[in-house]
Amino acid sequence: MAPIDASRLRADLLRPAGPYAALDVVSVTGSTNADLRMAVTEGAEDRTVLIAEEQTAGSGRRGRVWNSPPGAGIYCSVLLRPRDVSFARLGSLSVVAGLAVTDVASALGVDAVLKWPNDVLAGPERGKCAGILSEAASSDEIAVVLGIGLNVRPSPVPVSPGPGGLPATSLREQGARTTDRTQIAALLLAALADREDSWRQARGDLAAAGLLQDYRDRCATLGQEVKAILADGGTLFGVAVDVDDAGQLILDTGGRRRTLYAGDVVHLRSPQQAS
Ligand SMILES: O=C(O)CCCC[C@@H]1SC[C@@H]2NC(=O)N[C@@H]21
Repeated sequence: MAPIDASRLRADLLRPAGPYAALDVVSVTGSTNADLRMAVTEGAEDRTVLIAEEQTAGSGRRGRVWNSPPGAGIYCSVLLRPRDVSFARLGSLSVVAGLAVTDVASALGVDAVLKWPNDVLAGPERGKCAGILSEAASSDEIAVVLGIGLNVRPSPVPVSPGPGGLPATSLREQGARTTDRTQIAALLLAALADREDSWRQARGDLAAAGLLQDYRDRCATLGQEVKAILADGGTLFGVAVDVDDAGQLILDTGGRRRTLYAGDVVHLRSPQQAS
C-alpha cells in the first residue's frame, strides 16, 4: 500500500492558501499526541499537524492502547492554540473532531454515527471505526492536542473490543469509495479545519457555532438507555436525553438529570425496546 504523501498534503493544506501552519508525516513514532505535547514546550505553532504511518505506543482514552499497525489507518494529531476560547470550553473540541470524522465517512459513502462523546461507529454492527483523544498540552495556556485514529483497512492483528464489547471496523470493510490514505487524510484535515474554525469563531459554543444540531442528528447515544462509566470509575444508569452546547451529555436517571462532562457510555437499549 502506498505511503501517505506529505508533499501532496502540504500543497493542499498549508498556509497561505490552506488552514495549517506545519505538517509532517513520519514513518514510525511512539504516539503522535505525545510528540505534539512535547512540541508545545518548544513553541510549536497553532494548527501544527503530525501524522504517523505506524505508532508503537498509540494511546486511547482512559489509558487504553490504540492499535496502530503500519499502513492500516490514519494516526494523526493536530495542535490547536485557540486564544479566544476559555479552558471551560475546550472539552467540546473532541465533539468537533467527531463531527469532522463523520463528514469524511459520509464523503466516502460510509454511513457513520457517533457514540458520545466521539467514538465513530459504522456498519450494521456499529463497529468502532475511529477514536479521538483530546489532551490539554499546557497548564498555563490554551493548547490542545487533538488525536484522531481512523481505521482505513482491517488490522492485521486482533484488536480488543472497546467498552461494552464494541468491535473494531474499518472504512474498507464498510465499503468506502477509496482507501487511499493521502486522499482520506486530506479530507479529514480539511473537514476538521472547517468545523474547528466555526467552533473557534463561536468561542467554543457548539450551539452558536451551528454544530450542536449536526451533532445531535448524528449521535446514536441520544434516546438510548445507557450505562455511563464516569471519569472516577463510578457508574450511572439512565436515558441519554440531550447534549448541551459544551458537548456534555444529559442523562435522565429516573427523574433526576445528571450532566456528564467526560466518561464512556455503553448503549444498553432504547426505551422503546425495553417496553
Ligand atoms: O478511542 C480512543 O480511545 C481514542 C483513540 C485515539 C488514537 C489517536 S491515533 C493518533 C493519536 N496518537 C495517539 O497516541 N492517540 C491518538
